[in-house]
Amino acid sequence: MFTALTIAGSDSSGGAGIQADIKTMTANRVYAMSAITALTAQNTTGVTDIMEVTPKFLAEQLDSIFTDINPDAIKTGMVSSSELIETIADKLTEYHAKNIVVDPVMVATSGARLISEEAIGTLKSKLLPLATVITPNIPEAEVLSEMEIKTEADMEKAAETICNTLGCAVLLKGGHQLNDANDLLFQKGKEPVWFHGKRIDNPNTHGTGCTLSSAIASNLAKGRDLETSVKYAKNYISGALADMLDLGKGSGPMNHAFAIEGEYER
Ligand SMILES: Nc1ncnc2c1ncn2[C@@H]1O[C@H](COP(=O)(O)OP(=O)(O)OP(=O)(O)O)[C@@H](O)[C@H]1O
Ligand SMILES: Cc1ncc(CO)c(N)n1
Repeated sequence: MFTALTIAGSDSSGGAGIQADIKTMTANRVYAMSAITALTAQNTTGVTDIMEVTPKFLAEQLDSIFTDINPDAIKTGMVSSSELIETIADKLTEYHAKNIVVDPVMVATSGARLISEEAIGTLKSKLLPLATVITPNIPEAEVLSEMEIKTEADMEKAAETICNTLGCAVLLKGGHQLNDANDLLFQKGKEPVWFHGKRIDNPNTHGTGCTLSSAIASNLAKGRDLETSVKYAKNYISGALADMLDLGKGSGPMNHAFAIEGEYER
C-alpha cells in the first residue's frame, strides 16, 4: 500500500487541516499518517483558539514516523512559527523525504490568521525550496511574489516569479477569488499548464486548500507525475464540492464520502 504523511494543524470541526487530509488520503486509497503542528479550536464560522506543539514534540512525531513507515509523499499545511518550520525542514532533509507538497497556509477561509508575520520569511527561505510543488491561493501568491494578482495573466507572472526565486513548482489556485476555478501549474523549464475546473456554486468551501494539496500528495505517492496528480486532485475536489454537503452555520466542509468512481481514476 502507498503511504502519505500530513504535517499540519488539527481542525476540531473536521473540515480542514489534519482531518481533511486524512479523509482525502483515505478516500484516495493511500495509507495516511499525521504529525500535528497545532490544535485549533475551530468550526465553520471561525477559529477561537490555537495551541501550538513544541518544536521538540513535532520532531519526535517526525522521528517516530520516518524511522518506521517511510511516507511515499508528504503534505504540509498550517505551520504557525519559524521554529516549527525549521524543525520540519531539518527533518525532511535528514530523512531525504521525497514528493513534498507544501500548502503555504496563511489565513483560514473564515479569515483567521494561521501563521506569524516573521514565520513567512522562514517559510520562504527554509521550507518552500524543499517542495516538489507549492499550492498558494491568490492572497498567498501575492505575498510570495510581492505583486498584485487581478487577472489570469497576473497569475502566470506571479507563478513564474515564485518558481524562479524559490526553485519549486507552483500550483497557483484561482479558486474562490477569481470567477472560475482555474488553477495554473508552473514548472521550471516547462510550458505553464492551466487546469480549467468547472466552478461549482457551493458556498461551503471550508478546507478546499487542504483537500487539494492532500489529493495531490496521494497521487504523487502512487508514483504519478505532477501534472497527472494535479489533474486527478482537481477531479477529486470537484466531486467533493459537487456533492453539496451543507453542514454548520458558516462556510461548511466538503463530502469526502462522495462516489469517486467514473471519470475519477484511482
Ligand atoms: N466553487 C468552486 N468550484 C470548483 N472548484 C473550486 C471552487 N472553489 C475552490 N475550488 C478549487 O479548490 C481548490 C482549492 O482552492 P482554493 O483557492 O479554494 O484554496 P484555498 O483558498 O487555499 O483554500 P482554503 O480556504 O482551504 O484555505 C482549487 O483547485 C480551486 O480551483
Ligand atoms: C488547522 C487548519 N489548517 C488549515 C486551514 C486552512 O483552511 C484551517 N482552516 N485550519
